[in-house]
Amino acid sequence: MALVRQRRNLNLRLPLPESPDCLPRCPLPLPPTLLSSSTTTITSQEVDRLSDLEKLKVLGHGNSGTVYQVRHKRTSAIYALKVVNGDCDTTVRRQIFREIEILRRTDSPFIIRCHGIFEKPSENISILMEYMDGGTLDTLLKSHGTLSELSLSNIACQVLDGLNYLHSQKIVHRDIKPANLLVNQKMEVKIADFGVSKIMCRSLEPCDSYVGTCAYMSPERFDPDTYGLNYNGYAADIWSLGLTILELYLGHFPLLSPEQTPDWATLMCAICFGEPPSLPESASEEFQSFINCCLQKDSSKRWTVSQLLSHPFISKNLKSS
Ligand SMILES: Nc1ncnc2c1ncn2[C@@H]1O[C@H](COP(=O)(O)OP(=O)(O)OP(=O)(O)O)[C@@H](O)[C@H]1O
Repeated sequence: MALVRQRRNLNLRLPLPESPDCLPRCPLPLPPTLLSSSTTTITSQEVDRLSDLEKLKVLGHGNSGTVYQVRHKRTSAIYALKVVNGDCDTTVRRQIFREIEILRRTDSPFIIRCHGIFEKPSENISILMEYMDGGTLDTLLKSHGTLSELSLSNIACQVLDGLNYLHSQKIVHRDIKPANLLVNQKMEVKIADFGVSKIMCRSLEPCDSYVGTCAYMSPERFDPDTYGLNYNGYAADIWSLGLTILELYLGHFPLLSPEQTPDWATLMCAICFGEPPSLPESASEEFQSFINCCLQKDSSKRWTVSQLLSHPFISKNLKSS
């Protein structure tokens, strides 16, 4: 059990490459305020100053900063506020600018909503987001245990809707995993954490850098020659979704047995040389097929978002709701 817990806490995120050779082929323009000397950006009508917010508690810590639950003093509305230290290193800075750029572009009920960005030169950067009172799917798994097929069909459908939106905007998330999917009491699921995402400039542009959490990376990200015919990055999000849903059903990271150490080399071997993980026979045929369609090692055989949205595991649930 301790091993399982340790595995769930895997921090196998690979840093963004530092070398200029590895920089995105289409570097994101910095958000205007981060280039200019202006002090504060407001995207919300409601909250126009950081001092209007009262910190209630810490919701969590990430690589880039701390997330607080905050209350708007005048309206009592509750938000989540991510605060990133202004002195952060170049990698973190690049991740946070990327996250801000994508949050500004996105507008979907399946993507975490940004209500404002506050920054001053050489001071902390704060991102005001909608508050998700259920935390992440990772914490939900730890507190409530594994999820039923029906719940997973519902979750998979919402994540697919979110990915459908992102992919239509030419955004590849590149770090789909339980810890990056936020949930609320209504069981609404929203995709968060765009620090390693990429905006594709051309539809078939390769997306080949080692960023994200390697445990959830698809085979073609390690070995594009074998598994990535026409590799364009979008299919990698589907692999990560398949692993995520499987983990939420099994209650542990699916690719390793409890005896294996979850280091980079072991994971890479399991992903590239092992059989793709599958469900036990007790799972329904539709569910088995859905996981199988997501976890095709050859990225050209893996189903796309729109195909998966019509898969019986998803559409059956949609009809009954
Ligand atoms: N909008 C939100 N609503 C509720 N809780 C949130 C929200 N955003 C983040 N959190 C909580 O704060 C934690 C830290 O989030 P954060 O995005 O900083 O870190 P992370 O997901 O580990 O990403 P990274 O390390 O890449 O920055 C999350 O794991 C989650 O528990």
